[in-house]
This record gives sequence, C-alpha cells and structure tokens, in this order.
Amino acid sequence: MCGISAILLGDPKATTAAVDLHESLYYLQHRGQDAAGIAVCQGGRVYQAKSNGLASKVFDEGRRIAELPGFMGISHLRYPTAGTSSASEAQPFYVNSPFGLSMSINGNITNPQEVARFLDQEARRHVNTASDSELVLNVFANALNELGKARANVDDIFTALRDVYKRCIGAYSCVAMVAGFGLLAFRDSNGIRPLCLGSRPSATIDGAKDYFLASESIALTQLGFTDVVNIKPGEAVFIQKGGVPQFKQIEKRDSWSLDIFEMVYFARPDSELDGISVHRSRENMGRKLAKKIKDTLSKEAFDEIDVVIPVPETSNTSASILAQEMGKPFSNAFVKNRYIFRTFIPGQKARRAGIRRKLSCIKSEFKDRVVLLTDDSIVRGNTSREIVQMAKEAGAKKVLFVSCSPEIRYPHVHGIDLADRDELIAYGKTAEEVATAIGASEVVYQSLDDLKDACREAIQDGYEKIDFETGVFSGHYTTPVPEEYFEHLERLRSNKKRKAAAITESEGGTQTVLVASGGPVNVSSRNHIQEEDVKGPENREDVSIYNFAGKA
Ligand SMILES: O=P(O)(O)OC[C@H]1O[C@H](OP(=O)(O)OP(=O)(O)O)[C@H](O)[C@@H]1O
Ligand SMILES: NC(=O)CC[C@H](N)C(=O)O
Ligand SMILES: [Mg+2]
Repeated sequence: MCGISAILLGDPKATTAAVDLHESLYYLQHRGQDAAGIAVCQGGRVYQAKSNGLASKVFDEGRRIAELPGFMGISHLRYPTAGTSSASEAQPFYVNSPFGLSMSINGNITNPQEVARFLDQEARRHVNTASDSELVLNVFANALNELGKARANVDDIFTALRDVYKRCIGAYSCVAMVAGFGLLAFRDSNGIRPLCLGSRPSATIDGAKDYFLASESIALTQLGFTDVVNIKPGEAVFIQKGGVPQFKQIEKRDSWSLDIFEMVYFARPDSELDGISVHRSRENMGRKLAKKIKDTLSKEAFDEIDVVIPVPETSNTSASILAQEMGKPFSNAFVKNRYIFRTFIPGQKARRAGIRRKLSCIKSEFKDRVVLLTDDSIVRGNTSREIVQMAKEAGAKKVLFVSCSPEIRYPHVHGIDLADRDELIAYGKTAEEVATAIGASEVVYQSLDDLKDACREAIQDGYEKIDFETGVFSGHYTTPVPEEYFEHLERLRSNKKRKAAAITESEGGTQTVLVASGGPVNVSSRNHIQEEDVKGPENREDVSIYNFAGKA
C-alpha cells in the first residue's frame, strides 16, 4: 500500500502547497513507511524532495518544506510492491518530456513486462528503475508526446490517459502534475485503490477554492477540506491552475471493487472510503465473528472463555464489539509501545523482532484464564505465534485465536506486498493446522461472505452499493492476472532471498554481490545502477535491480 495526496491552491501566486502536502503525510503515514516524497510547482518550475524513511525524517521534521515553494503539488508515501526498496524508486517520479510531468501512484500493475517491452522497443523511452509506477508515468508521457502538440489542453490530457488504461493492467489510483498547467487524478476501471477529492475556500482569493486529493478522507477533513467526493472507477479529474475540477469517464467502468483489505487492516478507522465508514465496518466484523464463534465452538468451549483480548491496534474496534456480543469481559491486556510502528510492513526479519518490542502484556490479565485473542488478520502468523507464546508465558490456561478476516491463502497482486504463497500461514492448511502452527488451542476465521457483508453494511446512506476485491481470500482476482506475473513475482522474491544470502556471504568475504534477473552480477557489470544503490552496507537491502526487459 502507499499513500498519495495532491493539492492545487486557488491562488496561483501562493507558495504554500507543500505545507499542506507535508501535513497530509502524517495522516497517511500508516499506508507506507519505506519512503516519502513531495513535488511542487511554482510558475513552471518543479521542485521535489524524496528519500527513504518516514516523512518526519525525509523532511527533517518539516524544516525542508521551505525548499519546496509552489501553488500545487503531489506527494507519496511508499510501501513497495514492485521493484526494490531503493531510494531511487521513491515517488513522485518525474519526466521532463513532454511538459514536465510528475506522478505518484498507489497500486500495482500486473503486466509490467509487457509495458516495459512496449516502452523499450516501441516508445523508445528509457525507464531507469524497476518500479512499475515509473512505467505508468512513461506510458502517459509517451501518449501525450504522440499527440505532437507544443502545448496540451485538458482534452489532450484525457486523450493521452486512455493509453494508460489500455496498456496498464492492474489496480492504481494516481495523482499527477503537469508543470505550470494543473493537477490530474485518476483511478483504475475497477476502483480497487481508493481516491477522494475535497475543497475549501482559498485563504487569499475571494470566491476561489483550494482542491485536495488523497487516498483517505481523513487527510482531507483534518486539513479543513469538505464536500468530499470519491473518484469513480475509470474516472479522471483535471484541475487547471485557477480553475475548477473537470471530471471525465476515461474508461468504461468494469466494476466498483474496493480492496477489502483496506477495511480489514490498512485504512485508518476515522476514514471513509467510497462511503464506507472503516470504523463501522470493523464493528460489523466483530459482530459477525461473534456469531461464527458461537456456531463453531462447543457450548463448553464457549462458556469457559474468561476474557476477550485484542491484538493492538487494528483489531481493537472489532474485539470490543465481539466481547460485547459474546457477553464476555474485554481487556486491553496487550500494551502497544507507541514508539514502534506497524510490524506488518517492514521486512520479514524486522517483523519478528519488532513484535515483542511493540507488544507487551499485563500478566495478571492472563494468569489462570482462558483467553480469546482477536486480530484483524493472520498473514504469516508471526504476530499470532509470538503473542500466543506471550499469553502462555503470562500464565494463560488456554489460548484461542480468532481472526476478523478469512484465511489468507493467495498472493495479493493489487498493491499490497503480503507474502509469497508459501509464507502465508494458512496456505495449504486447515484452521486446526494453523492453530497447531501458532500454538493456539483453536483458531476461528471470519467467513468471506460475512466479511463482505460487514463492509457492505457500513456503506453510508446516499452512496452507491459497491463490491470488493477479495483475491487474497478467494484466489479470484477482479482483474485478469497474466500467469507470467505470478512467475515474475516468484522470481523477484527469490532474487531478494538470493540477494540476502549473497550479502551475508560477502560480509565475511571479499565483495558485495548484486543479484539481477539473470543471477548474481558484479557491481561493475550493471548498467542501470543508481547512486543510492551503492552507498554502503547500510543500503545493501536496497541494491538489487530487476529489469523487466531483461536489460540489466
Ligand atoms: O501474521 P502476520 O504476518 O504477523 O501479520 C498480521 C499482523 O500484522 C498486522 O499488524 P501490525 O503490527 O502491522 O499493525 P497494527 O498495530 O496496526 O495492527 C495485522 O494487524 C496483524 O496483527
Ligand atoms: N504500495 C503501493 O501502492 C506501491 C506502489 C508501487 N507499485 C511501488 O512499489 O512503488
Ligand atoms: Mg496488528
């Protein structure tokens, strides 16, 4: 997942776009913690800053914002799902031709090889990183260029965008900036990734409005933007400098299938996505799971449960309703260290070590009790395995584990790097086998139908009843996923594993080895190397490169 935002101030002479963008990064930080970036435009000039790390680090607690003057801009928070975690893949991406285009993307394309081939052999554009987002930007740039205009108008922008929909398969919400001209935003034809737009009165020009787009509504409401509308699947909006939003349905809507994992885990509870209150959906998940538990457990097993305990913090809302519905006491018996961030997001090794640093327990709440631990999801099982162990160490008589979402058995291909299939703890296992693997006496999962209903019933009045992308649970994806994409994912991940092994080996030996698509290569033989890639041992995690066209 990534977080994106964009702003166009009603006053073209204003210079403070980056102030609001920077502020929005703190409301969206949970969506991506690997890299952060902002690009703004003043007059016709683009200024940008981006790097690996949290927003506070990249922008030096806001001190660097003064270096980013402009009346419009876009931002990005990255959690990589393609390419590498190199700083060179931090977004926004920029291409100078035509017109100076910057773009930030939340999503993932599932035909990167095909797009890379097109750009390389037909469009003859050089793509400098392994990021799929850089491909999307170049497809757009190429299409705009092909129109052969010295200056583009809004219709040209929309016309060029058609090529992106035609060539890029997958899930994407994008914000883009055309230097000196205006802001563009668009959403894939199934609306898998969220994107909304709001407005507020300009601070300096009477009657004019500022416009803001973001992945989640909370960024808009916290910054004083109202009249929030959701960009529809296949729809684009362009806001010209000094103008008002112009909407256009670029591609026929295939469906409206918001990724259900937004409600399960990613989005903040104080956001509304496509009219769905995330908070309400999580309450509903708790309510439905209570019923499933009652139906699954024997009367004795149900009655002996002493207390319901959430695994902070995504599951807090669901767990409290679950306890209420089950008629059981609720206890915040795991304490979350507020200085540790989400453990799901960083690399696998960091995840396990992070869990105990992040969660500790109040022993007296566990001692001699039968405890029901509740989490929003079980992915690799690292969190559940560790905290079941902690509950036992604290003296729990028996530990049951319940999940507000169903078994995750399939790769996520639409913008969340869940894991390799064989890393998913539920892959090829029954609930009983998962229970054994994590050390719990019982595991109960929410059913997929109940999860969908929980989200559907949280759609506010006046909003369209939408559907959901649920591929990780069902194996059926909303978009066609070419078989070669799964192979590509596997190759990418095994390259990462081989790279990790190669680095470990080299630490005791002679040289740092980079791994490209064809196998280990020497630094000097790699042609698309980025300056950031070779800085030193602290950046070794970032050195692999995978070139879709096989040019590395
Ligand atoms: O099975 P696993 O691979 O361990 O992943 C699942 C866990 O990861 C997430 O928590 P995370 O710590 O990221 O964030 P949270 O504090 O927002 O719940 C999620 O809420 C689960 O607790
Ligand atoms: N999580 C995302 O939306 C990632 C965007 C893009 N695929 C990248 O890896 O940078
Ligand atoms: Mg969690």
